Amino acid sequence: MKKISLLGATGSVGWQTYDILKEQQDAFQLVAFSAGKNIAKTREMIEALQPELVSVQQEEDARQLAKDYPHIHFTFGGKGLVEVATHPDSTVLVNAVLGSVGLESTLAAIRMGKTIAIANKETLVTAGHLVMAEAKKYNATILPVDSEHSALFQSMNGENPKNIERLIITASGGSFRDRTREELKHVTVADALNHPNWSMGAKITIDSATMMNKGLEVIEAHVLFDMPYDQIDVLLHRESIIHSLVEYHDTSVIAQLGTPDMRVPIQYALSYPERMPLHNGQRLNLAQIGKLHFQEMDFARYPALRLAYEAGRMGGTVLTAMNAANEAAVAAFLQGKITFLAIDEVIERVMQEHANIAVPDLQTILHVDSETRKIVQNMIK
Ligand SMILES: NC(=O)C1=CN([C@@H]2O[C@H](COP(=O)(O)OP(=O)(O)OC[C@H]3O[C@@H](n4cnc5c(N)ncnc54)[C@H](OP(=O)(O)O)[C@@H]3O)[C@@H](O)[C@H]2O)C=CC1
Ligand SMILES: CC(=O)[C@@H](O)[C@H](O)COP(=O)(O)O
Ligand SMILES: [Mn+2]
Repeated sequence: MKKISLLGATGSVGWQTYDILKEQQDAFQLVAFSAGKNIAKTREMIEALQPELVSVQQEEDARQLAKDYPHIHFTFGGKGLVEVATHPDSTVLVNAVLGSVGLESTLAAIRMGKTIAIANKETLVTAGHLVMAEAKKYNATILPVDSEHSALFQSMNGENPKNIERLIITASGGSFRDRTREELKHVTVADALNHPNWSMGAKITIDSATMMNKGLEVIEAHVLFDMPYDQIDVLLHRESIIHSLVEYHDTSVIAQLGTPDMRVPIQYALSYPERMPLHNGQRLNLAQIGKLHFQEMDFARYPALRLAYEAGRMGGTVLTAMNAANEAAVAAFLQGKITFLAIDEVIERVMQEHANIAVPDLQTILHVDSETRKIVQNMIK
């Protein structure tokens, strides 16, 4: 029986993790989880899985829940995320929280030598060097949950990393893949949230439309697999059936395929190195699909991807600045404060004005993150 802590339980990845945990109660036990502000889902998960510890974003919610469930310990805020991540009984942390707010709790769990199943890519982008160095020091295992990185991980299984020629990350193209940049001037939030293949949280769906999601994923692949940026490519693939590919020196290409269902990489990270049947999983029928499509990436159409490669190659605090600017700009777009095209503009301006620090420590990263959010607020006033 693996004992699990879960961050971001009420979100898209978190709720699909809950689905797996409910179905596989002989294999997994949820001991602690964190939610944000969705108290209805928090209550449902408490009642179904009876964890020992629950954290919510706001103190008032924690106080109310403690009255209703006196046998459970409730906590809140940033310290609550750390308490959930470091619960002494859990051996695996699933980090499905949104944004760089997940960084400190991830580091805390790593320092306990836990296995981290990580969906929270912003943590790897903002402080990848710290996360990987601490994982090595404390003998913690980092397992990818992001579908492309799970595909890369599975396609490298048993291979010597020295034989890898390049990683090829597939991209659906997002909600606006059939529109020119000119046609994006007046798109609405509802248009942008209409992803063609995946049902995901709002922020990542917007990232997918700007192609910043792929930019974050290129950096995530660099961090997780220690691969130079020149050996990481992005390939447009409309159907999201091939989740990513690894090319080897001998020209062989190994890929992982499947119907687009995030429960597959989540469950694989939970059951690793074993595999388990997926409850209600939809099998891939290639004959029925008939054709798969591929197209070269157009960096002029998707400047956010160019910016992410630039930040990745530069390294240092520009990664934190880029990530924080993106988080703040996407939030502003979702609130109707800026246009869709302004997201890229905000990120580019922040990066141009950023004074880079090459190898930042945690305090520096946290400082740059919060300062960048203030800079973006002033920019969009
Ligand atoms: N969705 C997907 O299919 C995929 C997502 N990812 C990555 O996984 C992560 C989560 O994405 P997704 O599930 O879509 O996001 P959602 O927005 O659906 O969920 C985010 C979760 O984090 C919680 N949360 C948000 N802000 C805070 C905060 N300040 N403090 C505490 N909790 C907070 C939310 O709580 P609440 O809702 O209760 O307020 C919710 O539980 C992201 O990094 C994303 O890039 C990667 C691959 C695929
Ligand atoms: C499911 C998942 O991992 C997402 O990151 C997904 O890849 C988004 O799709 P695109 O960014 O390719 O549109
Ligand atoms: Mn992905």
